[in-house]
Amino acid sequence: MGAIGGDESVQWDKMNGAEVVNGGGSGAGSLDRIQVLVRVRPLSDKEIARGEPAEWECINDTTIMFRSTFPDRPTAPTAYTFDRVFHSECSTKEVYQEGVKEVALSVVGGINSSVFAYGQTSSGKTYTMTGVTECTVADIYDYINKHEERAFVLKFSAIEIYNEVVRDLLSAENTPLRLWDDAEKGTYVENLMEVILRDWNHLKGLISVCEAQRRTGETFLNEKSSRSHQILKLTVESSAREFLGKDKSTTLVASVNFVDLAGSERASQAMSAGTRLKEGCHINKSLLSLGTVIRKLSMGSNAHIPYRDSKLTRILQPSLGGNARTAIICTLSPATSHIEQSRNTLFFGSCAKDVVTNAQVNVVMSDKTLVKHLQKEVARLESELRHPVSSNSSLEAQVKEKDNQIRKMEKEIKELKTQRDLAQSRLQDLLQVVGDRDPKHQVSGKRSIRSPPSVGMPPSASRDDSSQISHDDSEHYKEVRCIETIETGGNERLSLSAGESTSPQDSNRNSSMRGNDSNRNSSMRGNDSTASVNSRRLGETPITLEQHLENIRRPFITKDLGSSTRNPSSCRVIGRSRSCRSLTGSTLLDEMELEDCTPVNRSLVIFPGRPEEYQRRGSALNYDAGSETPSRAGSEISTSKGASKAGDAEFTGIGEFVAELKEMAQVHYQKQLGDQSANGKSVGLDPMMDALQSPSRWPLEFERKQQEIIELWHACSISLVHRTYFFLLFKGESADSIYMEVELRRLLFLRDTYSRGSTPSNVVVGSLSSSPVASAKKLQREREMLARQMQKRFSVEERNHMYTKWSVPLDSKKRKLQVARRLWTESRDLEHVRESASLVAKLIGLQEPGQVLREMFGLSFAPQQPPTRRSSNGWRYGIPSFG
Ligand SMILES: Nc1ncnc2c1ncn2[C@@H]1O[C@H](COP(=O)(O)OP(=O)(O)OP(=O)(O)O)[C@@H](O)[C@H]1O
Repeated sequence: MGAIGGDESVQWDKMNGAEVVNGGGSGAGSLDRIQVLVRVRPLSDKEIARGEPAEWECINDTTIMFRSTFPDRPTAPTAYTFDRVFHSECSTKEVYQEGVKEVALSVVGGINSSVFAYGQTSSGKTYTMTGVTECTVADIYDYINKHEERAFVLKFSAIEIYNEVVRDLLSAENTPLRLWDDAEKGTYVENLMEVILRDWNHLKGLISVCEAQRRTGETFLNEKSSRSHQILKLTVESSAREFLGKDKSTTLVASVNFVDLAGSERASQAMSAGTRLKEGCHINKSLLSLGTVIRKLSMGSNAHIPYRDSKLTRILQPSLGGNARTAIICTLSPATSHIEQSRNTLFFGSCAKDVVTNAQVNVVMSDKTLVKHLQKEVARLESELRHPVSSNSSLEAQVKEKDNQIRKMEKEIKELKTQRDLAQSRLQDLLQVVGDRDPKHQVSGKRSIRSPPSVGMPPSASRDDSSQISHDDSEHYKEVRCIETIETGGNERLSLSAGESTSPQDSNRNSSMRGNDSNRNSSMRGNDSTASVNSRRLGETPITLEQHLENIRRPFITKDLGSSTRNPSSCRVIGRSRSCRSLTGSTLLDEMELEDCTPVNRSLVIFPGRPEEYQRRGSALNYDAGSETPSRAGSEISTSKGASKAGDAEFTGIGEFVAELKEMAQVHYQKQLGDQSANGKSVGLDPMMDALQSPSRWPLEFERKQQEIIELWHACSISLVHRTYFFLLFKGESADSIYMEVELRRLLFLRDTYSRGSTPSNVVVGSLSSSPVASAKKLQREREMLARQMQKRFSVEERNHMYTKWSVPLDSKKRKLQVARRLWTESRDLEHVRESASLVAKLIGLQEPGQVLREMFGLSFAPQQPPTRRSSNGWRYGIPSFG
């Protein structure tokens, strides 16, 4: 039908008696990216007088490139690509025609639109927006003139936001206006004057009133600098004349916003002082919020978007990721002195490019139609009230539906159980095969202490070939986990594969160390006579959670130092494995080792999987980073060389964490055993088996669990350091499933306990004996501690960067604490979680995440995999960068 300004991109359809429009390019209700345009202005007279060269060049219609003209400061050319870039010779008309028109004119078709200008002061925002507004309005009037079959009403309003105060630019009064939220209208400005336009000249007059009213001031960079954000809003309503006043009448209503933002530069750059400095702070607050909103939207996460942080973002919410088509014009000065600001502007533009909006045609029914519609609705509700039976029947339907759901779930449970049983029987077969084929598993004379095959491994695959040690060597080995001699040339480090003590003495020693646990363990890994039992068991029973945990422990069993380790007086210096050392540096652990060379103590203090009584005594994973216990010092793992001991001593040890996970798993296992004897059922392999046997399902499952765990951490006020360790350690390998499951159960247990208002005093796991209030307090202390670390670890510049990143105003108080209080708070936003983990890791000096920790603690169920770092397939955003 008609076209706008000769442009055929907007087409009209007839629908239901009223006309609706599909905006060119993107249909109504479709997703659409923000159009980002860049405009470089010519060098100003001042810049030319200072002899500043132009550093930016538009190399084609979409790419702008930075080329330093300073030979002494050679910089690699950097190119930025946008939807359209305009060099300094381009006129505003071109900018409008080629970049803005399509978006702005959607308004005549009932689609909201917005055009922004963003850039530092004096970069040409006002210059560009004035021209763009004029061009748009001229085209709108042109369109109206060509479409006499429709009746148009144009309304105009204008506001400025100055120092976070909203003012009506059409009103002579200077009264601040309030913002209100309305379910239908969204955020709106109270008592804002809206003028119905007579014609184009009327509008021109109003725009000049706004110009006169708008706050300007002189800054170092711009003699007539706009000090406020200005939003001009033009609302276009249209209805088909033939239906005017009739029932069928529908109206298209949409608005176009012309937004001229205040300068985006830092206050210092504009050399502001006094009033200008105060303005700068407010301007920056609004722009900081705008930047944060754009950044979060650009990530596409369904995280909370902080629109409410500033008046600007509240008002512009529909234009930012909402029901509007949006174009942003980034304005640049090409001068050398503005390079940094120009880069910032382009960075903002780059983020904005990824923001998706969802513009829809806004059709409004006539009052009569609306009244009819409402009358029908009232009649329906009245009839429901008169015939309650029908509502009963809807309840019945709901009950039926629930019943069906329950039946479906029961069926699923049944299927899952069948799958589990199948998996168990397959595993039994596998183990049987291993027992039959491998003579080392046939116990006679020389006994193999090689570990049973790991779950999911082929029968022939051993955990580690070096773990096969003949019985003859047994006198020389004992359970000293993750310990090796320092600089022994590697020959002395012979890993045992299981927790066996191969001499009766050692067996006894271990038994006594293990307390209650020892009976079960010694029967599985004790002397020759029990080895046959062990071997037979492996062939006859499915691998249980407990056995699986045993498998985890195996890599830590290393060759002891022969008689020297059994004789404290002839103690040799013992260190950790290289991976251990790389993490711990010369810190608490080293001191421990030098001070206390008794092997039993060393193995107990340092490593996971140690006897329960010791775990409980020295349990650091009590979600209490603030409190310190003497026993804990020995189990801390400080994480970077040169890390302050005082600071590091406050952090939870990962060894403790793993130990406690295992402890929890033991509890779980025993519970299962109890269930088994009560129900006569076999002990299942739990989700571990699911993950290991159905790796294709694990990634999805992992994501689900990961989210659940993160939310539970939040709900239970779990230590941030613990969360960070966990986040970095478990990244989605199927082998992680056991830890994820244990963590999940532990958290669910904790949450349930909290919700019942009781403390889990009768529970073995020491860390759970806390109350919600105590946990919250501890968390608070931990945040304070992290805030102190920011002072210690970061330079002023790094801290400022951090404040900006965490949206903490640079001029506010207690900034470090503000950042610390924001850490790990948005549990649904994985990007936020990743950033939080990254920052906490830096604060505690953790330099090598993930793999090193995993290797150190042997947290892998897949020993045949090379120890290369995984790609980020787990915690969705991968490992945070550490710097
Ligand atoms: N593309 C252009 N061509 C010619 N002159 C321009 C262009 N862009 C801007 N100017 C001139 O540069 C000066 C600063 O422009 P303008 O006031 O629009 O900047 P601004 O970004 O709105 O600054 P502020 O944020 O301080 O209000 C003005 O004198 C304007 O006429």
